[in-house]
Amino acid sequence: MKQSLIIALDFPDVIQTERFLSQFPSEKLALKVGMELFYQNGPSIISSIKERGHDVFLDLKLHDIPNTVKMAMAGLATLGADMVNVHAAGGQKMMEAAMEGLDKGTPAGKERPLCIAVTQLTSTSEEQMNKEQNISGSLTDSVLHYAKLTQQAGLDGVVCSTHEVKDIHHRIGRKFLTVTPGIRSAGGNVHDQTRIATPEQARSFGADAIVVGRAITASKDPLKAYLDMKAAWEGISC
Ligand SMILES: O=C(O)c1cc(=O)[nH]c(=O)n1[C@@H]1O[C@H](COP(=O)(O)O)[C@@H](O)[C@H]1O
Repeated sequence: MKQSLIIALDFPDVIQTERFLSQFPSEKLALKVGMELFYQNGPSIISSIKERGHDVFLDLKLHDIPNTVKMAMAGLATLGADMVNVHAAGGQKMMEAAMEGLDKGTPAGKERPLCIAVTQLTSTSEEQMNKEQNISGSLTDSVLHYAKLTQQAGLDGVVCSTHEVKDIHHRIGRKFLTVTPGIRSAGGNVHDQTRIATPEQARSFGADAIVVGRAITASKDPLKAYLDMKAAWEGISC
């Protein structure tokens, strides 16, 4: 999943997902299954995507007491996803419990899925964070605080916006993964996101992976939108 453009499969059902994927005949893809698709279709969606040879980021953003997260992760570890996530706001003990659950649940001979933590959602602005979460100071400081906590808990990296990537790599190291949603082409519809960036900016800031949903899935020509985004991300001029 490293250095990937991860497509967010935010669809309600398997039929729409299959229709979308049928437009990518020979590409091996990195795909994100989130709450919308998983909650309405169940765990079999993961194996059916894996059977097609794609990588899967299972994005359920676990956030609960440590024991519940541990047991849930032990179950998720059996599904074959390549990466899963939690909310860093659940705390260091919760994140350690997530790792314990993943280690416990990963079948013998298989690799443990990567585990990353959401810092501040890319839809959150600094003003909103200050007012609604009652966290004072800058949004970057909050993201860095959560990133440090995530590292201390032994996770593989974080979900953040591209704007915090340089600081995270500087403070924590280049090997700590930064997975960045909120990606839009220049002038594209921002929707509900706040901390957005283009794929070119994500590359220049050193993001390890980008997550792209509606800029591809809601496009009239998803394959073209994907290829254009991928070229911009990889720094290839079309
Ligand atoms: O964990 C995530 O993937 C995530 C974290 C975050 O801070 N912001 C964020 O947008 N996401 C996910 O990334 C995707 C972004 O979708 P678009 O805004 O359509 O590109 C959605 O599936 C979100 O659930």
